[in-house]
Amino acid sequence: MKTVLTVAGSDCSGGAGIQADIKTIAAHGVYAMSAITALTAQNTTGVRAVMDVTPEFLRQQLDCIFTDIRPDAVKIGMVSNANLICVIADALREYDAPNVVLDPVMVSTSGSRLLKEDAQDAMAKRLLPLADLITPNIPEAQALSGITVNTREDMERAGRLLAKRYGCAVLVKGGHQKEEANDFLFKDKTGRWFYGKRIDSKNTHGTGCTLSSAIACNLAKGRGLADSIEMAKRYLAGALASGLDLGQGSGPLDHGFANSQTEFYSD
Ligand SMILES: Nc1ncnc2c1ncn2[C@@H]1O[C@H](COP(=O)(O)OP(=O)(O)OP(=O)(O)O)[C@@H](O)[C@H]1O
Ligand SMILES: Cc1ncc(COP(=O)(O)O)c(N)n1
Repeated sequence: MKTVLTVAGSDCSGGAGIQADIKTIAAHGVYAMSAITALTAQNTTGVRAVMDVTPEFLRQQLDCIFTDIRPDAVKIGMVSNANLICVIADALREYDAPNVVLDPVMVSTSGSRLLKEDAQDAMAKRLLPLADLITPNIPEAQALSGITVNTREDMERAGRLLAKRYGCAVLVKGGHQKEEANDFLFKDKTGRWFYGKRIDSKNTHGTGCTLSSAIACNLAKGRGLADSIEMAKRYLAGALASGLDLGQGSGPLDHGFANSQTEFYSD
């Protein structure tokens, strides 16, 4: 069985972060492991509190994982402070982690900052250069590149600039566009668009977490990057289109929409 590690924050309401990642990884038939960077008290309406783990405790989690069950891919999500970022960077290097997919989570859908302002620099300097793929949304691409991103051409320019600056592949996600859900990949000096039909739903909590975890699963299975993104976008569209409607705000996706072996359980 292939294995994927998610290094991210816990979302107690289950829609984003570690919980979304583990549901996604399990739905892909891959063994999920987690190193938790922070506990958040949040739900579909917003984030109430964040409690970071200590750097020492994060390091212990990473050591336990890498010295025992080696991950075939690593997904990194919310990491809110510079000390934790440095711990992850050191461990990725020391253990020569494969297939690192980094979602540079900065602000939640509900508008709360999940990355401290002074930690953005540490993320850019220490973590981004270690990633194989980074998956910024439009505001994150703008913050990291310094380019104002409105149009498709802006997404292409930001992707190209970030790929050159950090030496990794870059997927600029277009979920924040009004009419489309198209994402732009720039890798090895070549750009490519992944087109997605926009699904009309307010329940988009955790789309970024889900997409990056699904990509990590596909890479862990040995698929190429473009294939991995294509399949992950299809999985995300299915989880969004299934129409789950929970909570009073921006609700979660149905990560198990494709589970078909119902002989093991019943409603
Ligand atoms: N309404 C939608 N219909 C179809 N695809 C969508 C929709 N919203 C987002 N996506 C897709 O979901 C993925 C995540 O994109 P998005 O830009 O929303 O990331 P994000 O802002 O990091 O997510 P999050 O809401 O978890 O922070 C992308 O592939 C995007 O194209
Ligand atoms: C622990 C954690 N990680 C990531 C997100 C971003 O997801 P979203 O933008 O959908 O709120 C979140 N809200 N919480």
